[in-house]
Amino acid sequence: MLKAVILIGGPQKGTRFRPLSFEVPKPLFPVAGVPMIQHHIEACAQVPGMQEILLIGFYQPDEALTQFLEVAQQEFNLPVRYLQEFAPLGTGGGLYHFRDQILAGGPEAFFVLNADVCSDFPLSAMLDAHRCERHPFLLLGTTANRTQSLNYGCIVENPQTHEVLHYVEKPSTFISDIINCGIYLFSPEALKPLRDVFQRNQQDGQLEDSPGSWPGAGTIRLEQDVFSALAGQGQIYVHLTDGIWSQIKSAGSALYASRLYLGRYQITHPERLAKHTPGGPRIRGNVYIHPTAKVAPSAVLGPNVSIGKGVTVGEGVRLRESIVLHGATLQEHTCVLHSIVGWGSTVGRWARVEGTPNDPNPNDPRARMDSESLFKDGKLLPAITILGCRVRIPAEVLILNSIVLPHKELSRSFTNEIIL
Ligand SMILES: Nc1nc2c(ncn2[C@@H]2O[C@H](COP(=O)(O)OP(=O)(O)O[C@H]3O[C@H](CO)[C@@H](O)[C@H](O)[C@@H]3O)[C@@H](O)[C@H]2O)c(=O)[nH]1
Repeated sequence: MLKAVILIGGPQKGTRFRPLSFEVPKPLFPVAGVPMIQHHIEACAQVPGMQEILLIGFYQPDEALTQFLEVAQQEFNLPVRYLQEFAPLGTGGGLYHFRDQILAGGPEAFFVLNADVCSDFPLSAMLDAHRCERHPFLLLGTTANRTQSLNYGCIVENPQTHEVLHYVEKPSTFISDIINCGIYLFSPEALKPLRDVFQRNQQDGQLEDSPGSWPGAGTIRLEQDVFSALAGQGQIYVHLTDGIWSQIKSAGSALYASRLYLGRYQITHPERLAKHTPGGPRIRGNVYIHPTAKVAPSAVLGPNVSIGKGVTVGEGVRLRESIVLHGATLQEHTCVLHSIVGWGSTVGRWARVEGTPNDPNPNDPRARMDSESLFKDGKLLPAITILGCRVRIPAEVLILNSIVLPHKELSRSFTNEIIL
Protein backbone atom coordinates (compact mmCIF):
# COMPACT_ATOMS: atom_id res chain seq x y z
CA MET A 1 0.00 0.00 0.00
CA LEU A 2 1.26 3.46 -0.92
CA LYS A 3 0.47 7.05 -0.06
CA ALA A 4 1.40 10.43 -1.46
CA VAL A 5 1.96 13.80 0.18
CA ILE A 6 1.84 17.04 -1.79
CA LEU A 7 3.54 20.03 -0.15
CA ILE A 8 1.36 22.98 -1.07
CA GLY A 9 2.98 25.71 1.07
CA GLY A 10 0.83 28.65 2.08
CA PRO A 11 -0.11 32.26 1.50
CA GLN A 12 3.33 33.71 2.27
CA LYS A 13 4.73 31.51 -0.48
CA GLY A 14 4.13 32.13 -4.19
CA THR A 15 4.96 35.83 -4.08
CA ARG A 16 6.52 35.68 -7.54
CA PHE A 17 3.13 34.49 -8.71
CA ARG A 18 1.38 37.75 -7.92
CA PRO A 19 -1.04 39.18 -8.95
CA LEU A 20 -2.45 35.79 -9.96
CA SER A 21 -2.11 34.29 -6.47
CA PHE A 22 -4.34 37.05 -5.02
CA GLU A 23 -7.40 35.28 -6.40
CA VAL A 24 -6.69 31.62 -5.98
CA PRO A 25 -4.11 29.73 -3.92
CA LYS A 26 -1.16 29.11 -6.25
CA PRO A 27 -1.51 25.28 -6.13
CA LEU A 28 -5.01 25.66 -7.63
CA PHE A 29 -3.98 27.96 -10.47
CA PRO A 30 -5.10 26.33 -13.73
CA VAL A 31 -2.25 24.95 -15.81
CA ALA A 32 -3.34 23.39 -19.12
CA GLY A 33 -6.95 23.75 -18.00
CA VAL A 34 -6.79 22.00 -14.62
CA PRO A 35 -5.53 23.09 -11.19
CA MET A 36 -1.73 22.83 -10.89
CA ILE A 37 -1.86 20.01 -8.32
CA GLN A 38 -4.45 18.00 -10.23
CA HIS A 39 -1.57 16.88 -12.47
CA HIS A 40 0.16 15.51 -9.36
CA ILE A 41 -3.00 13.81 -8.12
CA GLU A 42 -3.69 12.21 -11.51
CA ALA A 43 -0.16 10.80 -11.59
CA CYS A 44 -0.41 9.48 -8.02
CA ALA A 45 -3.85 7.94 -8.60
CA GLN A 46 -2.42 5.88 -11.46
CA VAL A 47 0.17 4.15 -9.31
CA PRO A 48 -1.22 0.72 -8.36
CA GLY A 49 -1.77 0.42 -4.62
CA MET A 50 -2.19 4.17 -4.01
CA GLN A 51 -4.39 4.43 -0.94
CA GLU A 52 -4.53 8.07 0.00
CA ILE A 53 -3.27 11.50 -1.04
CA LEU A 54 -2.54 14.11 1.60
CA LEU A 55 -2.01 17.80 0.90
CA ILE A 56 0.07 19.50 3.57
CA GLY A 57 0.24 23.26 3.79
CA PHE A 58 -0.52 26.32 5.87
CA TYR A 59 -3.40 27.82 3.88
CA GLN A 60 -6.64 28.43 5.77
CA PRO A 61 -8.97 25.97 4.06
CA ASP A 62 -11.25 28.16 1.91
CA GLU A 63 -14.12 27.39 -0.41
CA ALA A 64 -11.89 26.85 -3.46
CA LEU A 65 -9.69 24.32 -1.65
CA THR A 66 -12.63 22.47 -0.07
CA GLN A 67 -14.42 22.23 -3.40
CA PHE A 68 -11.26 21.05 -5.13
CA LEU A 69 -10.82 18.27 -2.55
CA GLU A 70 -14.43 17.10 -2.94
CA VAL A 71 -14.20 16.97 -6.73
CA ALA A 72 -10.81 15.23 -6.62
CA GLN A 73 -12.05 12.54 -4.21
CA GLN A 74 -14.98 11.75 -6.47
CA GLU A 75 -13.01 11.84 -9.68
CA PHE A 76 -10.16 9.64 -8.48
CA ASN A 77 -12.14 7.54 -6.06
CA LEU A 78 -9.44 8.01 -3.43
CA PRO A 79 -9.31 9.89 -0.14
CA VAL A 80 -7.67 13.27 -0.86
CA ARG A 81 -7.32 15.21 2.41
CA TYR A 82 -5.86 18.52 3.47
CA LEU A 83 -3.74 18.70 6.63
CA GLN A 84 -3.09 22.21 7.82
CA GLU A 85 0.14 23.14 9.56
CA PHE A 86 -0.36 25.46 12.54
CA ALA A 87 2.58 27.53 11.21
CA PRO A 88 4.93 27.15 8.24
CA LEU A 89 6.93 24.07 9.19
CA GLY A 90 9.23 23.98 6.18
CA THR A 91 9.43 21.22 3.60
CA GLY A 92 9.99 18.49 6.21
CA GLY A 93 8.24 19.79 9.37
CA GLY A 94 4.75 18.94 8.12
CA LEU A 95 5.83 15.41 7.22
CA TYR A 96 7.04 14.87 10.76
CA HIS A 97 4.11 16.64 12.42
CA PHE A 98 1.57 14.53 10.51
CA ARG A 99 3.61 11.31 10.63
CA ASP A 100 0.84 9.32 12.30
CA GLN A 101 -1.59 10.17 9.51
CA ILE A 102 1.00 9.40 6.85
CA LEU A 103 1.92 6.04 8.38
CA ALA A 104 -1.67 5.04 9.31
CA GLY A 105 -2.52 1.74 7.61
CA GLY A 106 1.17 0.82 7.22
CA PRO A 107 2.19 2.06 3.74
CA GLU A 108 5.31 0.40 2.32
CA ALA A 109 6.44 3.85 1.10
CA PHE A 110 5.07 7.32 0.39
CA PHE A 111 5.71 9.83 -2.36
CA VAL A 112 6.40 13.45 -1.47
CA LEU A 113 5.82 16.01 -4.21
CA ASN A 114 6.44 19.74 -4.29
CA ALA A 115 3.25 21.39 -5.56
CA ASP A 116 5.07 23.91 -7.73
CA VAL A 117 6.64 21.56 -10.23
CA CYS A 118 5.47 20.41 -13.63
CA SER A 119 6.54 16.90 -14.56
CA ASP A 120 5.52 13.69 -16.24
CA PHE A 121 5.94 12.21 -12.74
CA PRO A 122 7.76 8.91 -13.40
CA LEU A 123 6.37 7.51 -10.14
CA SER A 124 6.13 3.87 -11.22
CA ALA A 125 9.77 3.89 -12.33
CA MET A 126 10.73 5.39 -8.97
CA LEU A 127 8.74 2.71 -7.20
CA ASP A 128 10.50 -0.04 -9.17
CA ALA A 129 13.87 1.48 -8.25
CA HIS A 130 12.82 1.73 -4.61
CA ARG A 131 11.62 -1.87 -4.45
CA CYS A 132 15.06 -3.19 -5.52
CA GLU A 133 16.96 -1.76 -2.55
CA ARG A 134 14.40 -0.11 -0.23
CA HIS A 135 16.63 2.82 0.70
CA PRO A 136 14.94 5.37 3.01
CA PHE A 137 15.14 8.27 0.53
CA LEU A 138 14.86 8.25 -3.25
CA LEU A 139 15.06 11.65 -4.99
CA LEU A 140 14.08 12.33 -8.58
CA GLY A 141 16.90 14.16 -10.35
CA THR A 142 17.30 15.78 -13.72
CA THR A 143 19.96 17.92 -15.38
CA ALA A 144 20.32 21.67 -15.68
CA ASN A 145 23.02 23.82 -17.21
CA ARG A 146 25.85 25.05 -14.97
CA THR A 147 24.46 28.52 -14.31
CA GLN A 148 20.87 27.52 -13.74
CA SER A 149 21.78 24.58 -11.51
CA LEU A 150 22.57 27.16 -8.77
CA ASN A 151 18.83 27.84 -8.40
CA TYR A 152 18.11 24.28 -7.29
CA GLY A 153 19.21 21.59 -4.90
CA CYS A 154 22.36 20.07 -6.45
CA ILE A 155 23.21 16.39 -6.23
CA VAL A 156 26.54 14.63 -6.60
CA GLU A 157 25.92 10.93 -7.20
CA ASN A 158 27.94 7.78 -7.45
CA PRO A 159 27.23 7.02 -11.13
CA GLN A 160 27.37 3.25 -10.56
CA THR A 161 25.08 2.96 -7.53
CA HIS A 162 23.23 6.31 -7.79
CA GLU A 163 23.89 6.95 -4.13
CA VAL A 164 23.78 10.66 -3.28
CA LEU A 165 27.29 11.44 -2.07
CA HIS A 166 26.89 15.16 -1.62
CA TYR A 167 23.87 17.48 -1.61
CA VAL A 168 23.91 21.28 -1.54
CA GLU A 169 20.75 23.37 -1.65
CA LYS A 170 21.05 26.31 -4.08
CA PRO A 171 24.86 26.48 -3.94
CA SER A 172 26.67 29.72 -4.66
CA THR A 173 29.20 28.03 -6.94
CA PHE A 174 28.84 25.11 -9.33
CA ILE A 175 28.54 21.73 -7.63
CA SER A 176 26.78 19.45 -10.09
CA ASP A 177 24.47 19.59 -13.07
CA ILE A 178 22.13 17.06 -11.46
CA ILE A 179 19.34 18.92 -9.72
CA ASN A 180 16.63 17.93 -7.28
CA CYS A 181 13.18 17.84 -8.94
CA GLY A 182 11.26 18.11 -5.65
CA ILE A 183 9.71 14.65 -6.20
CA TYR A 184 10.64 11.95 -3.71
CA LEU A 185 9.80 8.44 -2.59
CA PHE A 186 10.39 7.84 1.12
CA SER A 187 10.18 4.62 3.07
CA PRO A 188 8.64 4.80 6.58
CA GLU A 189 12.19 4.76 8.03
CA ALA A 190 12.74 8.18 6.49
CA LEU A 191 10.79 9.66 9.39
CA LYS A 192 13.51 8.65 11.87
CA PRO A 193 16.06 11.22 10.67
CA LEU A 194 13.25 13.79 10.65
CA ARG A 195 12.59 12.94 14.29
CA ASP A 196 16.28 13.43 15.09
CA VAL A 197 16.26 16.87 13.46
CA PHE A 198 13.03 17.76 15.27
CA GLN A 199 14.45 16.75 18.65
CA ARG A 200 17.70 18.61 18.02
CA ASN A 201 15.76 21.71 17.01
CA GLN A 202 13.64 21.46 20.15
CA GLN A 203 16.75 21.36 22.32
CA ASP A 204 18.41 24.21 20.44
CA GLY A 205 15.12 26.17 20.58
CA GLN A 206 14.98 25.78 24.35
CA LEU A 207 18.55 26.94 24.67
CA GLU A 208 17.99 29.97 22.45
CA ASP A 209 14.63 30.72 24.10
CA SER A 210 13.18 32.58 21.14
CA PRO A 211 9.49 31.62 21.02
CA GLY A 212 7.48 32.73 18.00
CA SER A 213 10.48 33.37 15.75
CA TRP A 214 10.83 31.65 12.35
CA PRO A 215 12.16 29.12 11.68
CA GLY A 216 10.51 27.79 14.82
CA ALA A 217 11.58 24.65 16.61
CA GLY A 218 9.06 22.56 14.61
CA THR A 219 10.58 23.63 11.30
CA ILE A 220 12.49 21.05 9.30
CA ARG A 221 14.08 21.82 5.96
CA LEU A 222 14.17 18.54 4.09
CA GLU A 223 16.92 19.75 1.82
CA GLN A 224 19.44 21.22 4.27
CA ASP A 225 18.57 19.38 7.49
CA VAL A 226 18.12 15.94 5.98
CA PHE A 227 19.52 15.53 2.46
CA SER A 228 22.71 17.53 3.04
CA ALA A 229 23.21 15.99 6.46
CA LEU A 230 22.70 12.37 5.35
CA ALA A 231 24.39 12.46 1.94
CA GLY A 232 27.18 9.90 1.64
CA GLN A 233 25.78 7.64 4.37
CA GLY A 234 24.07 5.07 2.15
CA GLN A 235 20.55 6.36 2.82
CA ILE A 236 19.80 8.71 -0.05
CA TYR A 237 19.65 7.69 -3.71
CA VAL A 238 18.76 9.51 -6.89
CA HIS A 239 16.64 8.34 -9.79
CA LEU A 240 17.48 10.28 -12.93
CA THR A 241 14.89 11.29 -15.49
CA ASP A 242 15.07 13.02 -18.83
CA GLY A 243 11.30 13.46 -18.99
CA ILE A 244 9.57 16.83 -18.88
CA TRP A 245 10.20 18.87 -15.77
CA SER A 246 9.99 22.52 -14.83
CA GLN A 247 9.42 24.61 -11.74
CA ILE A 248 6.33 26.81 -11.56
CA LYS A 249 7.43 29.86 -9.61
CA SER A 250 6.22 32.77 -11.71
CA ALA A 251 3.35 33.44 -14.11
CA GLY A 252 5.82 33.07 -17.00
CA SER A 253 6.75 29.60 -15.86
CA ALA A 254 3.04 28.69 -15.53
CA LEU A 255 2.64 29.51 -19.20
CA TYR A 256 5.63 27.34 -20.06
CA ALA A 257 4.33 24.50 -17.86
CA SER A 258 0.95 24.81 -19.54
CA ARG A 259 2.66 24.23 -22.88
CA LEU A 260 4.48 21.15 -21.54
CA TYR A 261 1.30 19.62 -20.13
CA LEU A 262 -0.73 20.43 -23.27
CA GLY A 263 1.93 18.59 -25.30
CA ARG A 264 1.67 15.63 -22.94
CA TYR A 265 -2.11 15.50 -23.31
CA GLN A 266 -1.44 14.02 -26.78
CA ILE A 267 -0.55 10.81 -24.93
CA THR A 268 -2.31 11.10 -21.57
CA HIS A 269 -5.56 12.98 -22.28
CA PRO A 270 -6.21 13.40 -26.01
CA GLU A 271 -9.86 14.12 -25.12
CA ARG A 272 -8.79 17.37 -23.44
CA LEU A 273 -7.31 18.77 -26.65
CA ALA A 274 -9.63 20.81 -28.90
CA LYS A 275 -10.09 19.52 -32.43
CA HIS A 276 -11.04 21.45 -35.48
CA THR A 277 -14.74 20.84 -36.18
CA PRO A 278 -16.82 22.18 -39.09
CA GLY A 279 -18.28 25.52 -37.99
CA GLY A 280 -15.89 25.68 -35.00
CA PRO A 281 -12.85 27.92 -34.45
CA ARG A 282 -9.56 27.20 -36.20
CA ILE A 283 -7.25 25.25 -33.92
CA ARG A 284 -3.48 25.26 -34.34
CA GLY A 285 -1.44 22.81 -32.28
CA ASN A 286 -2.37 22.00 -28.70
CA VAL A 287 -5.33 23.91 -27.31
CA TYR A 288 -7.59 23.31 -24.32
CA ILE A 289 -11.08 24.80 -24.33
CA HIS A 290 -13.35 24.37 -21.31
CA PRO A 291 -16.68 22.92 -22.43
CA THR A 292 -18.57 25.98 -21.13
CA ALA A 293 -16.47 28.52 -23.09
CA LYS A 294 -18.06 30.22 -26.11
CA VAL A 295 -15.62 30.59 -28.99
CA ALA A 296 -16.65 32.28 -32.25
CA PRO A 297 -16.03 30.22 -35.40
CA SER A 298 -13.74 32.80 -37.00
CA ALA A 299 -11.35 32.86 -34.01
CA VAL A 300 -7.92 31.28 -34.50
CA LEU A 301 -6.48 29.60 -31.42
CA GLY A 302 -3.11 28.04 -30.75
CA PRO A 303 -0.61 26.74 -30.35
CA ASN A 304 -0.50 26.36 -26.57
CA VAL A 305 -3.64 28.08 -25.48
CA SER A 306 -5.92 27.19 -22.64
CA ILE A 307 -9.34 28.71 -22.23
CA GLY A 308 -11.13 28.53 -18.89
CA LYS A 309 -14.71 28.09 -17.76
CA GLY A 310 -17.28 30.51 -19.15
CA VAL A 311 -14.80 32.47 -21.28
CA THR A 312 -16.16 34.31 -24.35
CA VAL A 313 -13.94 34.60 -27.41
CA GLY A 314 -15.35 36.91 -30.09
CA GLU A 315 -15.19 36.84 -33.89
CA GLY A 316 -11.78 37.21 -35.49
CA VAL A 317 -9.83 36.85 -32.23
CA ARG A 318 -6.25 35.56 -32.46
CA LEU A 319 -4.87 33.78 -29.42
CA ARG A 320 -1.46 32.17 -29.12
CA GLU A 321 0.70 30.91 -26.20
CA SER A 322 -1.73 32.24 -23.60
CA ILE A 323 -3.98 31.31 -20.71
CA VAL A 324 -7.43 32.90 -20.50
CA LEU A 325 -8.97 32.42 -17.08
CA HIS A 326 -12.53 31.79 -15.91
CA GLY A 327 -15.16 34.25 -17.11
CA ALA A 328 -12.90 36.52 -19.20
CA THR A 329 -14.17 38.11 -22.41
CA LEU A 330 -12.09 38.75 -25.51
CA GLN A 331 -14.13 41.00 -27.76
CA GLU A 332 -14.04 40.84 -31.55
CA HIS A 333 -10.66 40.93 -33.31
CA THR A 334 -8.50 41.13 -30.21
CA CYS A 335 -5.04 39.65 -30.45
CA VAL A 336 -3.60 38.01 -27.33
CA LEU A 337 -0.05 36.61 -27.49
CA HIS A 338 2.19 35.28 -24.66
CA SER A 339 -0.17 36.55 -21.99
CA ILE A 340 -2.37 35.52 -19.09
CA VAL A 341 -5.80 37.13 -19.02
CA GLY A 342 -7.19 37.13 -15.46
CA TRP A 343 -10.56 35.99 -14.18
CA GLY A 344 -13.47 38.09 -15.43
CA SER A 345 -11.27 40.53 -17.38
CA THR A 346 -12.43 42.12 -20.62
CA VAL A 347 -10.25 42.97 -23.61
CA GLY A 348 -11.94 45.49 -25.92
CA ARG A 349 -12.35 45.15 -29.69
CA TRP A 350 -9.18 45.27 -31.83
CA ALA A 351 -6.98 45.59 -28.73
CA ARG A 352 -3.63 43.80 -28.67
CA VAL A 353 -2.30 42.23 -25.48
CA GLU A 354 1.19 40.90 -25.94
CA GLY A 355 4.11 39.71 -23.86
CA THR A 356 7.64 38.48 -24.45
CA PRO A 357 8.30 34.83 -23.64
CA ASN A 358 11.14 33.90 -21.33
CA ASP A 359 11.37 30.29 -22.38
CA PRO A 360 14.46 28.15 -21.82
CA ASN A 361 17.09 28.41 -24.55
CA PRO A 362 15.92 25.87 -27.18
CA ASN A 363 19.51 25.29 -28.31
CA ASP A 364 20.60 24.10 -24.88
CA PRO A 365 19.05 20.73 -24.02
CA ARG A 366 19.90 21.28 -20.34
CA ALA A 367 18.35 24.72 -20.16
CA ARG A 368 15.56 25.29 -17.64
CA MET A 369 13.16 28.14 -17.14
CA ASP A 370 15.01 30.99 -15.42
CA SER A 371 13.64 31.84 -12.01
CA GLU A 372 13.09 35.31 -13.30
CA SER A 373 13.36 38.45 -11.33
CA LEU A 374 11.01 41.14 -12.62
CA PHE A 375 13.58 43.93 -12.65
CA LYS A 376 17.16 44.48 -13.75
CA ASP A 377 19.00 47.74 -13.03
CA GLY A 378 15.72 49.27 -11.86
CA LYS A 379 13.97 48.50 -15.14
CA LEU A 380 11.10 46.08 -15.73
CA LEU A 381 12.41 43.24 -17.88
CA PRO A 382 10.35 42.26 -20.92
CA ALA A 383 8.18 39.32 -19.92
CA ILE A 384 4.75 37.89 -20.51
CA THR A 385 1.83 40.27 -20.06
CA ILE A 386 -0.46 39.53 -17.12
CA LEU A 387 -3.90 41.01 -16.60
CA GLY A 388 -5.07 40.52 -13.01
CA CYS A 389 -8.69 39.70 -12.30
CA ARG A 390 -11.53 41.94 -13.56
CA VAL A 391 -9.25 44.25 -15.54
CA ARG A 392 -10.85 46.21 -18.39
CA ILE A 393 -8.80 46.95 -21.49
CA PRO A 394 -10.46 49.47 -23.84
CA ALA A 395 -10.83 48.93 -27.59
CA GLU A 396 -7.93 49.50 -29.99
CA VAL A 397 -5.04 49.82 -27.49
CA LEU A 398 -1.77 47.96 -27.09
CA ILE A 399 -0.72 46.43 -23.77
CA LEU A 400 2.83 45.18 -24.18
CA ASN A 401 5.12 43.45 -21.62
CA SER A 402 3.05 44.78 -18.74
CA ILE A 403 1.49 43.59 -15.51
CA VAL A 404 -1.92 45.03 -14.73
CA LEU A 405 -3.09 44.65 -11.14
CA PRO A 406 -6.66 43.49 -10.41
CA HIS A 407 -9.72 45.71 -10.98
CA LYS A 408 -7.92 48.27 -13.15
CA GLU A 409 -9.84 50.03 -15.87
CA LEU A 410 -7.30 51.26 -18.41
CA SER A 411 -7.91 54.10 -20.84
CA ARG A 412 -4.85 53.97 -23.07
CA SER A 413 -1.92 51.84 -24.28
CA PHE A 414 0.91 50.74 -21.96
CA THR A 415 4.33 49.26 -22.68
CA ASN A 416 6.78 47.80 -20.13
CA GLU A 417 4.84 48.95 -17.08
CA ILE A 418 3.39 47.58 -13.91
CA ILE A 419 0.02 49.24 -13.58
CA LEU A 420 -0.84 49.50 -9.90
N1 LIG B 1 3.54 22.35 3.82
C1 LIG B 1 4.52 23.19 3.57
N2 LIG B 1 4.98 23.29 2.32
C2 LIG B 1 6.01 24.12 2.10
C3 LIG B 1 6.59 24.92 3.10
N3 LIG B 1 7.57 25.65 2.55
C4 LIG B 1 7.61 25.32 1.24
N4 LIG B 1 6.64 24.41 0.97
C5 LIG B 1 6.35 23.78 -0.32
O1 LIG B 1 7.47 23.02 -0.66
C6 LIG B 1 7.79 23.16 -2.04
C7 LIG B 1 9.23 23.70 -2.18
O2 LIG B 1 9.20 25.04 -1.84
P1 LIG B 1 10.39 26.07 -1.61
O3 LIG B 1 10.73 26.07 -0.18
O4 LIG B 1 9.93 27.34 -2.24
O5 LIG B 1 11.65 25.49 -2.35
P2 LIG B 1 12.12 25.73 -3.86
O6 LIG B 1 12.84 27.01 -4.00
O7 LIG B 1 10.97 25.45 -4.76
O8 LIG B 1 13.18 24.55 -4.02
C8 LIG B 1 12.77 23.23 -3.82
O9 LIG B 1 12.30 22.67 -5.03
C9 LIG B 1 13.27 22.60 -6.09
C10 LIG B 1 12.59 21.93 -7.28
O10 LIG B 1 11.52 22.69 -7.72
C11 LIG B 1 14.49 21.79 -5.66
O11 LIG B 1 15.50 21.81 -6.67
C12 LIG B 1 15.05 22.35 -4.37
O12 LIG B 1 16.08 21.51 -3.93
C13 LIG B 1 13.97 22.43 -3.31
O13 LIG B 1 13.52 21.17 -2.94
C14 LIG B 1 6.71 24.04 -2.63
O14 LIG B 1 5.72 23.21 -3.20
C15 LIG B 1 6.17 24.80 -1.44
O15 LIG B 1 4.81 25.12 -1.61
C16 LIG B 1 6.06 24.80 4.43
O16 LIG B 1 6.49 25.48 5.37
N5 LIG B 1 5.04 23.93 4.60
